[in-house]
Amino acid sequence: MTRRKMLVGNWKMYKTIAETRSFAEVLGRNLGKLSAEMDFAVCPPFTALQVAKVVLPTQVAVGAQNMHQSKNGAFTGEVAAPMLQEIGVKYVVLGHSERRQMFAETDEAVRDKVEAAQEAGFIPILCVGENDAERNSGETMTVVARQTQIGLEKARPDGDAIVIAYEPVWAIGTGKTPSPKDAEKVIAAIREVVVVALGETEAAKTRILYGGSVKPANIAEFVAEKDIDGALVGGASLDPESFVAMAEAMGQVSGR
Ligand SMILES: O=C[C@H](O)COP(=O)(O)O
Repeated sequence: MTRRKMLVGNWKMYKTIAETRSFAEVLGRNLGKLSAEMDFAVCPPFTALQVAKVVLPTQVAVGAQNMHQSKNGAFTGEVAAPMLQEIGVKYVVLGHSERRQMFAETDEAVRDKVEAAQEAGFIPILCVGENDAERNSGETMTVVARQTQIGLEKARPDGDAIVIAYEPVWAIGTGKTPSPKDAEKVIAAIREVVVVALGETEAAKTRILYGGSVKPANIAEFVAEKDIDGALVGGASLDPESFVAMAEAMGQVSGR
């Protein structure tokens, strides 16, 4: 089963509308470096989504960084699926560890968001990953299996309708990473959980990304692993030259 490789930039709380325009301009001058065999996306803050959708080249899809599981309601500060549908986003990052840790998102809330996002026609990027304490106490597999299993409980049995991102919390924004072999082991274990949730055929289609301190210099070694289908990148995705460099490095990984 060949899965299209994928590079996703999560801009977190960075970039104004003007900065989004500048990013798109640079990207537009480098389009020849984006392989037609891969999928690309960036996930700007809500305020820049609409502009991103207009100014980014069509090869680069737009994703949101979160959404509420309800279609509307008295949820101050939240954004719902119909609002994102109007903009035309393709992906929604759900259950990012920063949302889980700082905004108290539970596995069950993330599960309901996955269901709502798929109902709205978006492809959720379901994030899972252990924190430092969990890693040190040998709980990595237990934690990612639980987050994946609950996250997929209400998901459609369709491997093309979901993307999973394995992001060890201790690797996010720290410059530290697991070895590609260790990331591969965890991602292969995640795929086994997907087999149980979605069935073997759909699990073989499901793309599972690695995220955490990915940059142009290390991306190729991660995506060269059999089960790692791309990267979810924070810091290094903010600079368009760096985004393009990662796209090029991924494109050069052969034998997939
Ligand atoms: O969503 C992206 C991740 O949190 C990774 O962030 P980072 O590439 O800055 O470590």
